Amino acid sequence: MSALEAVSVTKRFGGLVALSDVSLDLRPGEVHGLIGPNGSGKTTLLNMLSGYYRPDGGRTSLDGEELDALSVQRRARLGIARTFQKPRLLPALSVLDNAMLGCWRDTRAGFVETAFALPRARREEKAFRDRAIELVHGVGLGHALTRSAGLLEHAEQRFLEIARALAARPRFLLLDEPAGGLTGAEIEHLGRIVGTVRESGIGVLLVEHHTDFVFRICGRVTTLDRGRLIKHGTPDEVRRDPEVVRVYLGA
Ligand SMILES: Nc1ncnc2c1ncn2[C@@H]1O[C@H](COP(=O)(O)OP(=O)(O)OP(=O)(O)O)[C@@H](O)[C@H]1O
Repeated sequence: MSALEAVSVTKRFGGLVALSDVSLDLRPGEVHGLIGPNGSGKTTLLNMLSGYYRPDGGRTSLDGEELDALSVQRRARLGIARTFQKPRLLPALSVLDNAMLGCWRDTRAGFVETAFALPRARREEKAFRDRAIELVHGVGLGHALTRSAGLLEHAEQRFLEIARALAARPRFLLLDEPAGGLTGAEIEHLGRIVGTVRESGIGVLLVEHHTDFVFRICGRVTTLDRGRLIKHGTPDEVRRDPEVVRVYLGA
């Protein structure tokens, strides 16, 4: 089956078990929420799927093929893109140039072709620029194409990170708390972007504390607590689960 999967993964940091026997599959064209209290292992799982950490037990796979030996860059080439809890942009570069950085996976021209601006390098550059412009407009930043990324508002930086991730033409997009620090209106905008991404067939993993947002836009939700999977199901099933209410939604 076509999916990005973590199968019974365990991750330890010294004596701390950050993840214990956790499984999750992300399918094309779905938005899959990953929720749970602080420190429950959500980012660790995202880091494992994107290749920043290797599992101590279990495995990660793409379309059934094991990924564990592959670097972050190799996984990116296979179509796994991500954003970070704190946006990681190059502040001195323009919005457009930041978005174009996401296109590196499609670079074919060698450094000599690029240095001498030979035809293939010029054609590539134009195609990447066009793609990046379209994506920057798509996330609502068309007015800021030439602005330095460092001058953007917080929410705009988050949207630009999504545009850059999409510039890599991913099959799966892993978002780490994209609604963090956003206003209600900005979260609505984020929801529209995520909806459009899903409709294009990309599978989206949404690590998020804004549970209303998660339950509204996700088809399935997985809940972690202290490194263990406590509930997986539809938003309604998860929202009503007594254990999820007790450890997370409670108060
Ligand atoms: N590189 C690391 N080294 C040591 N401990 C780590 C490391 N990364 C995560 N941890 C620990 O693993 C546990 C899970 O952390 P993780 O960041 O995955 O949780 P989270 O659910 O994403 O939390 P939050 O909602 O606060 O972002 C925490 O106890 C954290 O301190």
